[in-house]
Amino acid sequence: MAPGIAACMRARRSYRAGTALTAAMAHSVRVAHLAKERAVAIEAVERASRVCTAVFQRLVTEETLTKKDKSPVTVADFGAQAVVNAILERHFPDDPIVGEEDSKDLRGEDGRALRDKVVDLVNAAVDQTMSADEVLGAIDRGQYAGGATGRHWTLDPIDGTKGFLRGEQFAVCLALIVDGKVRLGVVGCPNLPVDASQPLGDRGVLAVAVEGEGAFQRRLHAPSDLETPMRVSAVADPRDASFCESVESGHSSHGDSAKIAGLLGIHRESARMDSQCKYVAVARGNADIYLRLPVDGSYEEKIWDHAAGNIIVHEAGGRVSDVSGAALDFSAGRTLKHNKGVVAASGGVFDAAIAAVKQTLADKLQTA
Ligand SMILES: Nc1ncnc2c1ncn2[C@@H]1O[C@H](COP(=O)(O)O)[C@@H](O)[C@H]1OP(=O)(O)O
Ligand SMILES: [Mg+2]
Ligand SMILES: [Mg+2]
Ligand SMILES: [Mg+2]
Repeated sequence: MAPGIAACMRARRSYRAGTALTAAMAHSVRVAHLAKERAVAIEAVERASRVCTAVFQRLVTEETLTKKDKSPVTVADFGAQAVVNAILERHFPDDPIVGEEDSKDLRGEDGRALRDKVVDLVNAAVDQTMSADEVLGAIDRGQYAGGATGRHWTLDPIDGTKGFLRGEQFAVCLALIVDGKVRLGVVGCPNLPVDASQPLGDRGVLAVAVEGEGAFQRRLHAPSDLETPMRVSAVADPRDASFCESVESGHSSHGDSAKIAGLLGIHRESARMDSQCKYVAVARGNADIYLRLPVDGSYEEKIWDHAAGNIIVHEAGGRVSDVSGAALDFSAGRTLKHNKGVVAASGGVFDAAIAAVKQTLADKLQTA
């Protein structure tokens, strides 16, 4: 086992031991649920985050190619997916993975230049040497179809590619789904301020949650395994709430969110940022409501864009649903095909937010 993983597991046991000893009725220390999965996921997200940061530091335009859907994808997306999948394969060889990327653009003569860069990048980040075929194979372990039974991981190697390319917010997101429910989520946010009240201070946050155990944040690449609990805000009056939403109005309608703010009496400006860092912002109380309001009615949200953030907000005491108030259904394959949009909020304002979202979308339908 890698030293980082052993240290994470030790820290986990001592955290739980401390909790148990302060509980008057505790007779024994419960073995932490999914302890190995948690430690491996943290290690994988940290290594992938290092890959992303290294690429950003020497980002050159030819390392960006345009996918058919016009979203920018970089050598870092492929490298980070290969690194996470290789680490998962080493520790959990039987677990399938639903990953965003595939190796098509890296194959053949056309893909050679990019492939060489990705292979070098991956070999600098993992302990064993991997051939080009092994790197492509690791990326393509992410082709699993997902579904309602058994366990699988879901990975967004870089969520918020546009934020990454701008040097702003992006996240490496990994979650474990068992029998259609998210049980563990890790979100690495290399550019997120450690303390939101100090936006120019130290950056690099890793948020982690296991079902039933609460949500925690720790420093990304921290020398120690110190974790602090995350809690959503206690705001009870929606007029005092604040939104966070996508930078891209094509991912979430800014016009609709302005109407919802009007209904709720919100006057604070929305915080706009890319990626699942928005879920982390809600989980640690920096924002109260994350809105993702459908723009294109046919778009199906992807499970890797929401699984880790969903459990982190739940475990921090918040609530998450689609725009109709229904729970996100992670059992339907690679997409959230039974849901439209997302609302994540602290418990005190969630119901008011859903009511305002429903009213705004109903009004829009009537005037259409
Ligand atoms: N029409 C759309 N509606 C909502 N999300 C979208 C849409 N198109 C792409 N996305 C996804 O939104 C995510 C980024 O969202 P955010 O705005 O919160 O940073 C990306 O993963 C992106 O997917 P993809 O990676 O396939 O481009
Ligand atoms: Mg993408
Ligand atoms: Mg994404
Ligand atoms: Mg991505």
